[in-house]
Amino acid sequence: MSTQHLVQAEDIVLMHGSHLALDSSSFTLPAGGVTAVIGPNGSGKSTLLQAIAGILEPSAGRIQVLGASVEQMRPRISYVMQSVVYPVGTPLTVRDVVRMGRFSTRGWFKPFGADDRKAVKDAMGLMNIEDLAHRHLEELSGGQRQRVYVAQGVAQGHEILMLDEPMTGLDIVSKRIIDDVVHAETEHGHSVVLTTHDLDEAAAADHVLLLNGSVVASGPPEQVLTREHLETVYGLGALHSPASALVDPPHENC
Ligand SMILES: Nc1ncnc2c1ncn2[C@@H]1O[C@H](COP(=O)(O)OP(=O)(O)OP(=O)(O)O)[C@@H](O)[C@H]1O
Repeated sequence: MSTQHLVQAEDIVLMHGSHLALDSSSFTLPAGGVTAVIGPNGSGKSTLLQAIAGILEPSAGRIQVLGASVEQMRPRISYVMQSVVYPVGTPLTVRDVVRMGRFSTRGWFKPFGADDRKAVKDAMGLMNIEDLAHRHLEELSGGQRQRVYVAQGVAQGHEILMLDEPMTGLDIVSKRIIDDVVHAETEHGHSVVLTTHDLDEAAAADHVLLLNGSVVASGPPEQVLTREHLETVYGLGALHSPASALVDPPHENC
């Protein structure tokens, strides 16, 4: 019996206009658990998430999500961007922003039901932002705002949660909260794909995809986070990383 992949990409090329963001790449990501997408700045991580979420169409190649086309799967994916831009002066409260997540689930024109109110309340509880419910988004710190965006993604209740750098710039408490939420999602059988610059976070994932303008490696952390791969992608600086994640390739004679 063949395993169903969360993502199956065949020779995909991703462009922003005439700018090549990800050169021809083929890889699979497993369904369930956490996949960490890593790589240097500009290596194509956010672009790849956009393609999986159906926001950016590949210029070549094919992406399938859970065996279906991206268009078919788009309503089943929650996607939380690195930074969300709302027009300056938009008087959105934290609760409004989290509620907006439900529109993608139930459509824009149906009135809110009890299930929507529960999803919003639960997501705000999980992200520990109930106290901020009536604050305006623009009054919040960067870390507080980040928690609101993740709550919006969780409120959607979809089986695939994609988070672009959810931990960047967060204090240890906020990181812990997001980490707990990510693992709660996987316990419900959902799949989480997140981008990160933290090799320790990547080492804690179930699967790692290493990018550098194309896919360099894809597999379990111990196969991807090797000195060889990291030196190739990051240069010698990787050796001075405090990450406990670095793995030496096995010696042939031991
Ligand atoms: N809207 C855009 N228009 C043109 N080029 C873009 C656009 N967005 C990204 N790029 C380019 O595509 C490449 C990949 O960018 P991407 O944002 O996917 O990288 P990243 O790995 O997520 O980087 P970071 O770690 O800095 O967030 C980069 O060279 C970037 O300059």
